[in-house]
Amino acid sequence: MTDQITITRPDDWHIHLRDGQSLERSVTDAARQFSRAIVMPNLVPPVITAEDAAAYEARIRQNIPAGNPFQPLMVLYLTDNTTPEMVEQAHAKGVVAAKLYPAGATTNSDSGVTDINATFPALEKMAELGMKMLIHGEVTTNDIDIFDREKAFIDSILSVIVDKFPTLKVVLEHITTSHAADFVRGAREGVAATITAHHLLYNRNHMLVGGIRPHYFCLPILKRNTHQEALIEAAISGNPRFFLGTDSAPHARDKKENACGCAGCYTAYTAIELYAETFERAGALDKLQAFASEFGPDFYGLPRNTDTVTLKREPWTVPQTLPFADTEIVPLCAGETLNWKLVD
Ligand SMILES: NC(=O)N[C@@H](CC(=O)O)C(=O)O
Ligand SMILES: [Zn+2]
Ligand SMILES: [Zn+2]
Repeated sequence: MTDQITITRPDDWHIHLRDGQSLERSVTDAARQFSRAIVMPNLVPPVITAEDAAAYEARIRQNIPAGNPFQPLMVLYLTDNTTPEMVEQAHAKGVVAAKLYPAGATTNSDSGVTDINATFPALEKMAELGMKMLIHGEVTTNDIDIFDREKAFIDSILSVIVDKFPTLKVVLEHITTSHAADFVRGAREGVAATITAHHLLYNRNHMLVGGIRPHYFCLPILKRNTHQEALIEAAISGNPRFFLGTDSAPHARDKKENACGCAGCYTAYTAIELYAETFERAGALDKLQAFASEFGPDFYGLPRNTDTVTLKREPWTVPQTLPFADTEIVPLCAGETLNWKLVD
């Protein structure tokens, strides 16, 4: 049995760091394990312009522990009013991607896109500049069941975008279904997906059997076990279209343990350990490095990291809560024992 693994330092290709006082916790946790992170722009108000992104990046940088080379990669939030000029300005300032949130699909998506056609001039410009398009892939119409929203989005919107902009690099974020894995596997070149640790570890039974567990509630929502199995298969397949994106999303404990609880799981504190856990269970620890540290930078056209992280087989218990701004947060797997521990 392997008792220690050393891999190229991973990057997180989808994380929520939030803002203000939240940054101390979220940035410290991310920077402890990841070298770079694609920082989601769904603040209130969202990151809509190049100036917003630059100002947000500066606030993040103030919270990076001294001497840590962590690099936030900034993302623009697409709205119905994002112009090609705004895309151009953001690209010139080093913004690497723009994010499509269908309006109302998830946390802080109220300013998101209401009409996909409105984004086409911006998408055209992104394709030209090599800026990536990141997508929360769910439709939002009330007649579509929440468990079917990812598939409906792929069929009605994603397939259209991918065909209409053949050179646009597209990431379908936090995939949750076999449909999504199949679509990405079979799509044209330049289409990829991120997979979270929680969608690899859990299915909807974990969230709903024996009581409702709000800390497993995220969007897109956990699906049935056959979908979980399809995601594990994709993650360990060695197919470079699938790579790590935690979607770690901090919500204060009282916002999760609530009659109308927020969507999002906090995994930044334990992220690489959770992925190691999943890969080991699937008998594929040898595939972790490529998924966590190689396929992401390759897709983004960035160099792979040159330093490493080491994980030891050393059972440890995840704390019940973590301090978070002036309140607390419940990390995923709180109170549970994990087998792998990141060596600091
Ligand atoms: N995943 C979630 O359930 N929540 C995310 C938003 C998102 O990534 O959809 C958040 O910002 O809290
Ligand atoms: Zn999302
Ligand atoms: Zn997210």
